[in-house]
Amino acid sequence: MRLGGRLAGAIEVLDDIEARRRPVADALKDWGLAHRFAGSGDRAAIGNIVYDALRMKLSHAWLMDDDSAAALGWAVLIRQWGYSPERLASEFDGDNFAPAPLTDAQIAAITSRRLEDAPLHVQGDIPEWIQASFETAFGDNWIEEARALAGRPTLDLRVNTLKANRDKVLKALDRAGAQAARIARFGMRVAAGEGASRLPNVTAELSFQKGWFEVQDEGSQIVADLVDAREGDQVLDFCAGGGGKTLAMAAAMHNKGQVHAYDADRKRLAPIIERLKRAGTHNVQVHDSAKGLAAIKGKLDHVLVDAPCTGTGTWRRRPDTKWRLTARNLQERVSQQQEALTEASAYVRPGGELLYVTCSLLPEENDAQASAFCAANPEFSIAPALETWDKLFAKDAPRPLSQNGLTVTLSPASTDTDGFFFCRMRRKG
Ligand SMILES: C[S@@+](CC[C@H](N)C(=O)[O-])C[C@H]1O[C@@H](n2cnc3c(N)ncnc32)[C@H](O)[C@@H]1O
Repeated sequence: MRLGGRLAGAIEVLDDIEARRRPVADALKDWGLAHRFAGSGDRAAIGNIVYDALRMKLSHAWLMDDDSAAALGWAVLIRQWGYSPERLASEFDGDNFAPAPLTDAQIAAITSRRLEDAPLHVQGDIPEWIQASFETAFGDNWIEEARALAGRPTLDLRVNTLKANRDKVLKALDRAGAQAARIARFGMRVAAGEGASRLPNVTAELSFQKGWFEVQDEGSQIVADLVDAREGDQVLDFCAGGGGKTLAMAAAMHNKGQVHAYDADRKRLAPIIERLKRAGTHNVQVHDSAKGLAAIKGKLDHVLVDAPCTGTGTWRRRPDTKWRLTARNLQERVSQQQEALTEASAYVRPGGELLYVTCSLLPEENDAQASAFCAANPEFSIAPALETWDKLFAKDAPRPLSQNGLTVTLSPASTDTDGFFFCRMRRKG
């Protein structure tokens, strides 16, 4: 397919997402099934246009003075992929599969409108109702933080130190272009790429099958590291999901001590068994029922609550969720977080720690949630997480945002990772 056909395909997918309010991955998959002649390069290019369009949906629509799927698709090629309207017109000339040309009104808009004149939430490409939360979280810097969430994400990997070291894996992944990460001690990164370029399929590599590394955002690796679990410790990962942080903590503990992995949702927990096997992890007990945790109540050194959240910190990877999020979703998540924190806190031993993590950047889910928990449970108090950061990570590495050195917030703009919040709450001895 030529670029014209790819743009037309992306416009169809964007129309489908809008009309049927469906997840982007489902819409792309269906398009691929209905257009079997499209090769993997075509599908990747169409996916890139669709994701880029969704990341910057509001600013594209504003600059085109048109929020149709076609206008968004054209805006991606002009604003993000570096084509001029003239070059696209000559490239699409005689291409029967290209979409209808830009209208005079669209050309006039894209060449004359300036983003500085747009409303602030449009400049930041976030829903208007979230603006106040971003202002609270980031002060004057909120537009820069919001814009960084509209960029393309990198592909991040974590070396499984139970089976390999970073040099060995970097060598094995030479052709994927992986480099050592800037912050995470065992992290590696493949750059995001531009235009139609594809990220390598690293899970097809033999070194992945052998369990030498995991795919995990650098931010997720960092918060698992900040738990600071040591050899011999007793740990509970209370919202373990597919086990991303369980695996990282088990490796940091050199397979010694015990990590109990629990999740209220059995389906989410299921992939952990295969992942633990591949990683060669021997110090994890998986629990699919809270009953199995009765014997460890009040006994654990570290209890991690990687809480269900709005996922605002992962908008680069899942930009469709940015536009689907509602104030009601946020309220529901806040209640679930309170519940999970209260339930999980019962497993912390006197003198032990409750670690609260979200992949959100909204203060309602982060600092406000941690403060409210400590106010209602005075046997817990917030301990400085920035001290652990300084102990673990290089001095010249990017630094996170922090409220008085106590809690830590990672974000694409500050740490060049997904957005994460980390808070350490210590129980009185
Ligand atoms: C952010 S995800 C966890 C991701 C996982 N830790 C990882 O690193 O891959 C949040 C998880 O919390 C679980 N969850 C929500 N409420 C819970 C509760 N009250 N008790 C235990 N798990 C809960 C959800 O099923 C979901 O899998």
